[in-house]
Amino acid sequence: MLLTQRKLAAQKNIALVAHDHRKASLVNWCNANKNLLCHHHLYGTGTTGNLLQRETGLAVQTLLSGPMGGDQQLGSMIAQGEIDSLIFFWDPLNAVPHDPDVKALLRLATVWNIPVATNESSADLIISNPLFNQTMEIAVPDYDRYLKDRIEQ
Ligand SMILES: O=C(CO)COP(=O)(O)O
Repeated sequence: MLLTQRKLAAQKNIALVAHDHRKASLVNWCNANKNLLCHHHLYGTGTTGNLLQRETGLAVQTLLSGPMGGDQQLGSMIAQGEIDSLIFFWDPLNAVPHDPDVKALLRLATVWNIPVATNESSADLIISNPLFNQTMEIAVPDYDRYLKDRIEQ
């Protein structure tokens, strides 16, 4: 796959998601990092986003609840370059009914090469990196080229 560069603005679009048993951890992490997170645009799946607003006071644009399509909405936003980083405290110890959607979200985050954290320590590394508050470039699939190659076969 040929790659191109995508510029992430200093003020980033950050998706915040947690499964039920991990929600308290994400709330704690967001409270601990409120002073940094408040400079960015925050998005969350329905329950997570509403909880975060209530428990941290941060402004979070909420999507549908995960099992009702929220993971898919975020995946779509990632594919369209509308999300710059995904903080997703998923639950490795309990099954969820929408596991295919969870996989799809993580897959698209990987395809489009956005920084992803799935636990506190990786989220700490992301948020403590100076690039979190600066413009940065990431390599992403060159979609125009991909499509051109496919239709010219
Ligand atoms: O299920 C989720 C992620 O897979 C999160 O959804 P909620 O934030 O609505 O709980």
